[in-house]
Amino acid sequence: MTSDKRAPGVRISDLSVVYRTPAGELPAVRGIDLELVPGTITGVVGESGSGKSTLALSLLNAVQPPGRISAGSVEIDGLGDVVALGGDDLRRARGRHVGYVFQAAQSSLNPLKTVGKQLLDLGRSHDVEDLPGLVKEARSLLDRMGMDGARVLDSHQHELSGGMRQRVGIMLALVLNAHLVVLDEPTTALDMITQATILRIIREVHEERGLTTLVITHDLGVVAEVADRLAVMYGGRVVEQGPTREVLGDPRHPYTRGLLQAIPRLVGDIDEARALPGRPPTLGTIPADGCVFRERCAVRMDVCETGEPPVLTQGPRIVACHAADMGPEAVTEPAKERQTVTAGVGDTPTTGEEQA
Ligand SMILES: Nc1ncnc2c1ncn2[C@@H]1O[C@H](COP(=O)(O)OP(=O)(O)OP(=O)(O)O)[C@@H](O)[C@H]1O
Repeated sequence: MTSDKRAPGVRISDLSVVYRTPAGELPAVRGIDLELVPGTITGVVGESGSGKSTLALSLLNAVQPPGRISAGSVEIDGLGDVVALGGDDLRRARGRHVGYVFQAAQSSLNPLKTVGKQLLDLGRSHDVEDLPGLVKEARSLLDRMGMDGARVLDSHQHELSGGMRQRVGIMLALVLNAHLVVLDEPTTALDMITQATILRIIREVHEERGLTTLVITHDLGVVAEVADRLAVMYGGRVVEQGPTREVLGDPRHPYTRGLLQAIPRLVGDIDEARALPGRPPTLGTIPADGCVFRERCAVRMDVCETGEPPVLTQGPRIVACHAADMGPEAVTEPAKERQTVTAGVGDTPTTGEEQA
């Protein structure tokens, strides 16, 4: 973590984003509260379709039709609520204040122009007066990331490997000197060694430049490697968040537990790896009421069908789960097993199953 004062804080409050579909407007992201602490790297992790990219786009008020931010605010220090920004203010904010590496960094470069030409386009669109200075900065960032900067600037996309394109994407996000940087799947499709190199670079540049960084990924290994704090998304909701080490070391939401148990290299023994049963919901199948995770939950109770999970603040951690409200065993053992174990214990909280 850095104490650099330029790193902005970000407060996402009660954010909801809907997409228009034949079945009406459906929420892809709902009621999200998340704070990006200045100078930290926050990881957002979740399966495909959980709403990660939609959340990331909201940070730039860049959700495109048929989507729209339907509620909430995104307060960025020095910028205000970006949800309320429009036109030129918004254009200036993107790039200058918020650097963004798109999920498809592999293909977001223009195949017809050299990287250097695209860099100049970026500079002009942000009214950069010192274009030679911008090129110098880009070159030194690329050199910094272990490449021959001058040569990369002279190259077209097809002349660069996947790992090099990812680094070019990171350079483009940093070169305008933004202090809030959003990286959407920065290491997808890279081999393990290149992935490790890129994560190390992200961490180093983050610290050197004093950034606030958001990393979006489906890979818990990536957040374990790079993030100070972690938010776990499922079905458009943040179900658990807190310091990465604490969340991964002692997961309190059944979904986080399931994700961890599905990864052999994090739990150690390959025999113990158990894939989460079922599939994540799509926009049309996310339950409108109750817990969005209940269909796949090992500790599901009756109350999860209809009751909005309580959002519990436990020290630096936040978890949204009915079972987590009932103590640690409730998240690890199915309600029926708990019933037999806890039968006769007077002060045991009543579960939904027991009421039934
Ligand atoms: N343009 C769109 N029109 C309709 N639905 C969309 C659109 N973009 C995203 N969605 C839906 O919104 C939900 C969230 O998508 P989003 O891309 O934010 O998830 P994600 O977690 O980033 O997944 P992935 O890692 O696969 O990109 C998904 O159900 C997706 O199908």
